[in-house]
Amino acid sequence: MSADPLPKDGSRLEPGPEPVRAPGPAAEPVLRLSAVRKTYGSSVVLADIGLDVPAHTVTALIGASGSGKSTLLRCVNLLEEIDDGAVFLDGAEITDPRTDQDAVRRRIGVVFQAYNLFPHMTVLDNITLAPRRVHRVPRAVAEGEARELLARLGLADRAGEYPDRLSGGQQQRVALLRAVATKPRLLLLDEITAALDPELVGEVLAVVRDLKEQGMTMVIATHEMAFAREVADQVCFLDAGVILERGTPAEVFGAPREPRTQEFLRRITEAGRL
Ligand SMILES: Nc1ncnc2c1ncn2[C@@H]1O[C@H](COP(=O)(O)OP(=O)(O)OP(=O)(O)O)[C@@H](O)[C@H]1O
Repeated sequence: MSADPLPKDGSRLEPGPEPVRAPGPAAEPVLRLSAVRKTYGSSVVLADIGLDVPAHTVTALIGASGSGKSTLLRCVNLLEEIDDGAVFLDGAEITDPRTDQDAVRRRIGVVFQAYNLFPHMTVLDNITLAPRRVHRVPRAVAEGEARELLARLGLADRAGEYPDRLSGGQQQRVALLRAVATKPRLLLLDEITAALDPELVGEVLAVVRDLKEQGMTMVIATHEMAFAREVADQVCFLDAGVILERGTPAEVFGAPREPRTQEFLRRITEAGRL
């Protein structure tokens, strides 16, 4: 199998030589949120969110339950309509009403807490459905790529199984493969280990680690603080719909500035989760 089945620019094209970059402004982020505001009725769930996610980096969203992490991801994937502000993917505003939302969603992979595999389809069919139907990849090519991905996770022998024959950890790993099979530009992971027995969490996080090594750009909402600390390039602490603090893991976990971040991390540490 190839060493790197996921092209780092998210395209299906053979990678060309690295472009020579003139010194100058930093490269455009894959994802940019600008002054995003989201309300449900009278309650403000996201307020003035600004965020840049550079290519090939991992951004972890941390914060208490209800702080707005999932809502932020849903706004990026256009599952929620924002009230104000803008979201940009590769510099193009995707919250513009004229945007082809299906085209945007084809470029963004999402995995939720519940694996949501199609129960009536085999593992192989779950993974190849979107590449074949949405991206028009020939069946033989899609299946070849899916088998490579499965082999990489030690799941080659499960290709013909139905989801209910797999453990929760295996189902979630298949869900991750299904999301990356379309070679998305951006991958959003929403509490992907929350429904798993503790002994199955590690195998799923190992896949995320592997995707990071391959250069996948990811935004992860997580309560797995130790994992966020290890894998993230940028950590954002959300508090009541505001990014109260952001920085490298060393900054946010090692020397949090804001009292509310300190308090949150103290509780997490006391609970033995950091
Ligand atoms: N469809 C909805 N209608 C009304 N309120 C909602 C809706 N979805 C979320 N909320 C509210 O928005 C706030 C943020 O919720 P969200 O799920 O984004 O938080 P979270 O940080 O992801 O929480 P958790 O860690 O528990 O998943 C909460 O107060 C929640 O009750």
